[in-house]
Amino acid sequence: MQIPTLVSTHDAALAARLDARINDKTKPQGSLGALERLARQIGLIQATDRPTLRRPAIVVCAGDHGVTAEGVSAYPQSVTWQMVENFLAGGAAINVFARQNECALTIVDVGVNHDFGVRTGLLDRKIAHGTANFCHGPAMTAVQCEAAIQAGLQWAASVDADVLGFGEMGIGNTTAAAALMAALTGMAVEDCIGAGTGLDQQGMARKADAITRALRLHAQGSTPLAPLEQLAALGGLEIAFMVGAMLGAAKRRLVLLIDGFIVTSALLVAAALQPAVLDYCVFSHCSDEAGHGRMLQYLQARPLMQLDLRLGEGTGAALALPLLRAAVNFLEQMATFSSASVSVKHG
Ligand SMILES: Cc1cc2ncn([C@H]3O[C@H](COP(=O)(O)O)[C@@H](O)[C@H]3O)c2cc1C
Ligand SMILES: O=C(O)c1cccnc1
Repeated sequence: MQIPTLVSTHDAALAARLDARINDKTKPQGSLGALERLARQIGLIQATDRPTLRRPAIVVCAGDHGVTAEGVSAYPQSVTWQMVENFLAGGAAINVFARQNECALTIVDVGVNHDFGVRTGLLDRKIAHGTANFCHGPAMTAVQCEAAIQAGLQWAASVDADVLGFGEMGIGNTTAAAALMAALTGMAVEDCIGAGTGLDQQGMARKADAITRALRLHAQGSTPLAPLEQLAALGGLEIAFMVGAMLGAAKRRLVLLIDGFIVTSALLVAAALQPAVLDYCVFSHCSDEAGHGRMLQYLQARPLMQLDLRLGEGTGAALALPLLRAAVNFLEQMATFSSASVSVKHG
């Protein structure tokens, strides 16, 4: 499969120009903190010292998971398609926050276990009616996994956006995400799992056990599987689509706005394939899902917010948009020390 080669956004001369512009604004140096880092990063991504954000978009990728048969979610699998209907009707949390932030929203069916027919507002990229139970065999065939990545790559090649937020919907996908995390980072299963939609202690034990069995089933001796093999064995169709869309969007130098635990697990795969993808990522928040903090640490990522969210759908990404806008706006609109006749620092 053709995975795009990504280049780092690093450019010492441009970084120096951005820093000079940021430091010339009428504020003590560094006082806008994370917003200054954000302005600099968005400038480097867009390869300009005058970055803009005019066309925000969020994609919500939906798919079902065979591993739900192991009793790893507090909700039934049917909630996946029912929530897709809710997205189409405009009633989910992501609809509210996307509307509030004037952000375009695309809902993609990559593998929901339901037939929607042709529906306005739903992008049909269905590869299968959900993944297989990874406790018994690979979640996806190599062909399915590749098709989902390809669909993401292709979609991202033409999306009309300058910042692209990622969201997902798929009952059971915190289990797939935790399994991917354990496989790709080598961390203990207990450090990767969380309560998802609200598992009790027994449910958490079932989740840990299902992942432990799957890791054993899919391990090939002492040689670790390649990232794409891990993705096919343990991931999800919506996760594979996000991997493709992240790589495709970074290739076009869009800002990638990362949401919670499941979206970050897709990024783990994308970064294992093309580490430079991380230069393009803004991490909207640290989710309340237990493993997310460790996942972010592994990626050396600094999330913008900690709101105790544990929803997904791209809600954290939507909520972070005002901060991204504030970053480009202060850089564009604030006066400089000379233009506003404000005295500079002593010495
Ligand atoms: C009503 C409802 C709306 C949601 N929106 C996102 N999720 C979130 O919960 C699911 C993952 O949790 P688990 O692995 O425990 O099943 C995903 O669909 C995720 O997007 C939802 C879950 C529910 C129940
Ligand atoms: O962090 C997330 O994205 C998340 C956490 C729990 C359930 N669904 C999503």
